[in-house]
Amino acid sequence: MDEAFQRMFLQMMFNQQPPRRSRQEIISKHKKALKDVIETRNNSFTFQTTQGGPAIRGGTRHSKNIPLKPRNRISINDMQIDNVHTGRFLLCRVIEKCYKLTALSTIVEDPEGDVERLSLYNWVPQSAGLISVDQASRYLTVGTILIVKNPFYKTAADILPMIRSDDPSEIIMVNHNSELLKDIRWTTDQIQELLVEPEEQKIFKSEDFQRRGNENFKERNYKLAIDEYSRGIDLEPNNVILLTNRAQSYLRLCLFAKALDDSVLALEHNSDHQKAKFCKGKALCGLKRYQEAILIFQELLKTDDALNKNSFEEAIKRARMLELESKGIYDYISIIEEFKKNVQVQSDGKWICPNGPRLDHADYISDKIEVRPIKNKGRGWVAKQDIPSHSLLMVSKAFHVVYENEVPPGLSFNWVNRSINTPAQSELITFITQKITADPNLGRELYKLYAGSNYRSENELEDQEALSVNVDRIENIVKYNAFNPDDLWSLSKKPESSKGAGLWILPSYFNHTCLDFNTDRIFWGDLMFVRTICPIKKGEELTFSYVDPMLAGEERLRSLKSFGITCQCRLCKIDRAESPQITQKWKQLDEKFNQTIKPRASKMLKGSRADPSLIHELEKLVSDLNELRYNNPSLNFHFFDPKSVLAFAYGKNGDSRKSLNIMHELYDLVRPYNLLHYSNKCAFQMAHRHAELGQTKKAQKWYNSALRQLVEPVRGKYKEDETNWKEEALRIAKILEPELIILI
Ligand SMILES: C[S@@+](CC[C@H](N)C(=O)[O-])C[C@H]1O[C@@H](n2cnc3c(N)ncnc32)[C@H](O)[C@@H]1O
Repeated sequence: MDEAFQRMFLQMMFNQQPPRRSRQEIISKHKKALKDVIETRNNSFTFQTTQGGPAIRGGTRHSKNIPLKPRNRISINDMQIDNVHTGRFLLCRVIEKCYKLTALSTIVEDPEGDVERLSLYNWVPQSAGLISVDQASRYLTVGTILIVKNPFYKTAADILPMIRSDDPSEIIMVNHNSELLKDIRWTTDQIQELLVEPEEQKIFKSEDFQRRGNENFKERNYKLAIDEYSRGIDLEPNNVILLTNRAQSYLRLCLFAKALDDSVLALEHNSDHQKAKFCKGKALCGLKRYQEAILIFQELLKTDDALNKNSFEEAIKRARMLELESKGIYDYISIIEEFKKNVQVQSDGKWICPNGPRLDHADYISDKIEVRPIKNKGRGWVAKQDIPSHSLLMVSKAFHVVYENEVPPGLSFNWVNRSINTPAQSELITFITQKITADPNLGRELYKLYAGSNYRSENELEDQEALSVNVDRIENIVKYNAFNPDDLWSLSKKPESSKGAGLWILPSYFNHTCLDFNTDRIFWGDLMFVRTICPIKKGEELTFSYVDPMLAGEERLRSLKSFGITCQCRLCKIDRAESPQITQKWKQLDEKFNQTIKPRASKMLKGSRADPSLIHELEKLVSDLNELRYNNPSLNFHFFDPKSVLAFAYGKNGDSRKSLNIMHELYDLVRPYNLLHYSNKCAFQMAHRHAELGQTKKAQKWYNSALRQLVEPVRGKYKEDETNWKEEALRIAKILEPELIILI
């Protein structure tokens, strides 16, 4: 540490460059790091920094089509510290085993015999966990020859130099018999202590790559499997098995266009290959070409393959269902049931279903809306015509989603944005980077999303930009567009609010407002359903709230700031103008409720009666809270939690009437703002209290209203004359909120 500190001091004071280290020094430090990693694998907290230094700013860095000509090659010795060598490439080979902390780190040498450490970010997702040195070394085996495009030679956190790459598409693995290496002589080949292990040099046959690909496929490591099959395909481009296996791996990663390319190629070489045909059908389904897919599955059904008959029939059924869904026709009950089953987690935190709550259903977009420019907000969704309340606007499947239980704890710091990414966000960035690397065409839609003020929001990007992997842009897109997949509006919220992160492309064009929003979003696993919640006029902008409107003013404003939003809604204007004394008081009362009253209240919920002193404290708190919104009583809905606890406490002690009054008051506060999540809870409580008071008709009225408010945001509005609505609503409600339904 002292040594690192000294170096940092010298560098800061005298702008001294980190010293070039000898080959031996670099290798022995790496070996020590390997040893440390092996010994400390039980330390699971990670802290990573991303996008250090000037590497990423501006678009100039992305000269992807660097001609691999000798004049563009740069040697390690010629690299300048803290410089991105744009338009150049480093030819090097891996000479040491890899380890992975946040990046994949190894040592490379160039033909001149100079060595340096190489850190590859976004190669291995954190969910791969604390992988061993042997596992890490499978990504880059010793002896692998690499091209690193636009190498960034930088001072690392330990103030020593390293070559860093954030973008997997800038690394090319070169086959040993490549033309490119024809005139290259490796200086160290003449030296006795050759570092390349013979075992690694041996593997050049396509069968070896097939075997290694299959092993990775079995372990669900599809990215590695694809890399291995690709190296085999480089050697044997017509190998149908390799092509089909790679197609299958692409399917697992939802890279449907790539899967289609491979299966079509495989079928060109062997037009009867069943597995290739099946992959082609699945890929077509993923690309929403359902009729073509159905024809393929029907053709397969005609063959006498009794073993796979069921799979073919199932595939036809599924393709038909997806086709209906793409027209906006969904079987909500079966989707919710599927979700409920898949979302279960085992004691070790892993999903019961290997895919977790990621559901295989089709996207839908209403033709009544379009993206238009919106004053002071960039772009946003607008109604092209009048739209009734509770209409389905879109169903969007996540581009990618990472759930909280899938990543180890940790943080990552973005030096350019000066912001902290949560573990799920960092993981999302890595996965998206990998997806775009594997299929650059996916960038066309993704890169149109808002990426902060450094990037222009364009509806069409030049191919050069659209098809490149720009990790900084991806990171910014995640910053401004990521959703928490189980945020406030998920009716099936887990008990503790979770911190996942996901990207949904089309819903990312909805702008925010804290109050008076006119749409609502609901997540079923990785599917987001967006509906109108009131009648919409032609030309009206469609919005939802990015944050929980119930959050206290200061916290809400801070959260919106992270999106770069100064919200102009009524609530924000009032909160921004609030005096520091009121803000302080609010904070104190909030703390009091959360720290001293809430724990006692949750005990009360389990017990038979509420402690009178608790009721007294709650009454005092509620009266103090009401004071805070003295000038704007209609915005008192913020204090929903303490008020509903008080209502519940009255109810526990048999004071149904007092309880009912508070619930009515709360209902009247939340209903005008379409805070459905809260209003349906009030309505159920009111039904319950009226029933206690023997007011059967009123109880029934509130019960029906609560049912509708719970279920209609999910499945759409029931028609006036729909007589059996209640039967279906109850079925859905029992899956959604079993505790509430039992009450009545
Ligand atoms: C998820 S994007 C929404 C779509 C974005 N307007 C676009 O053009 O792509 C989020 C960004 O939109 C802008 N935005 C959203 N709601 C806004 C609001 N109420 N006021 C101002 N800007 C807003 C902010 O720049 C924010 O970072």
